[in-house]
Amino acid sequence: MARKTDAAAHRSGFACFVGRPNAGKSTLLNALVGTKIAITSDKPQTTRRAVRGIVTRPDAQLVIVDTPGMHKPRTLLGERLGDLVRSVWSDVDVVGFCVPADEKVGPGDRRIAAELSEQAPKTPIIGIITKTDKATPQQVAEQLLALSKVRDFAEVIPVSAVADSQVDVLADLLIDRLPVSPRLYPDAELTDEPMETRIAELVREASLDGVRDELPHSLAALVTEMGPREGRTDLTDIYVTIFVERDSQKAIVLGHQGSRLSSVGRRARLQIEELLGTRVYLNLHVTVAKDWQRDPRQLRKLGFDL
Ligand SMILES: Nc1nc2c(ncn2[C@@H]2O[C@H](COP(=O)(O)OP(=O)(O)OP(=O)(O)O)[C@@H](O)[C@H]2O)c(=O)[nH]1
Repeated sequence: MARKTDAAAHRSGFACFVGRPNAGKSTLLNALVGTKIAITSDKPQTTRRAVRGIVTRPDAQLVIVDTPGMHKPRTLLGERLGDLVRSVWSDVDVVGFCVPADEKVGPGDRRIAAELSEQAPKTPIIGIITKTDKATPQQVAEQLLALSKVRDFAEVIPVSAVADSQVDVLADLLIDRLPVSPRLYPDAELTDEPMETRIAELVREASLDGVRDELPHSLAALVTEMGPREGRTDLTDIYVTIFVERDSQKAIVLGHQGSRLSSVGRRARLQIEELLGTRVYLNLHVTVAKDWQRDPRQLRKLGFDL
């Protein structure tokens, strides 16, 4: 109640979204921030980093930490991501618990809820039904009921990031839970992710499109070199290495005579040009790093020293 009486105060703080892989967390973050920060895809476990999006309004600054989807760890990477997610939970002011409107609430959701209660017993949790554009109002109502049986929530809200429905209301609910505080970041900042990381993520996103089975999890991308072309301010040269775990995967990523890689490069380049505001020469190189997901040295090299 204190937050209502103190309406004039500026609030700043941290929020994160939890939920099964593919629940729509990254898309929701992008909708809230209003720009593309976390990459999204229809493959589960796309998110591997705690990317932050920053919503700055006259009355508040909401910093959203995007966490990987929770799943049973099968590799060293999986285990480290699990640890990362849990350390984020105890650090934020409010958690959004996401469940898609078009998938049954199940044991996976209950497991996350139980872990949340254990790791962050005092953090307020907002229940979020995502992707409401994919369900009927009746289904959404049933889903709200099913979700409220999973645990106690501070609030429960249905949203659609794609249809831009209730995203602003969700922002208000999250901001209501932040402490009174001045801004934590300068106004214009939308994320504190380094540019190289965002560029590598755009390349990884483009190369995920259309690949199947275990390949999405075997793909990683790293910017090895980046800078303005000599004597030019309107052209940036960027070299990115795409890592796969096996020769057979390299062949898939390259495609017939490199055709698939060229089209990945074209799509990624357009997005990178938009991000940097310059023209871009993008050089993609595919290399095999055997079983990198299980190798601590390789994980460190790829930036997963969590
Ligand atoms: N129709 C519809 N689709 C959505 C909505 N939000 C997300 N999606 C789709 O659901 C899929 C998964 O979305 P993500 O945002 O990547 O999900 P995530 O929870 O971040 O997934 P992980 O990174 O695997 O944890 C993508 O294909 C999105 O386009 C929505 O509001 N409506």
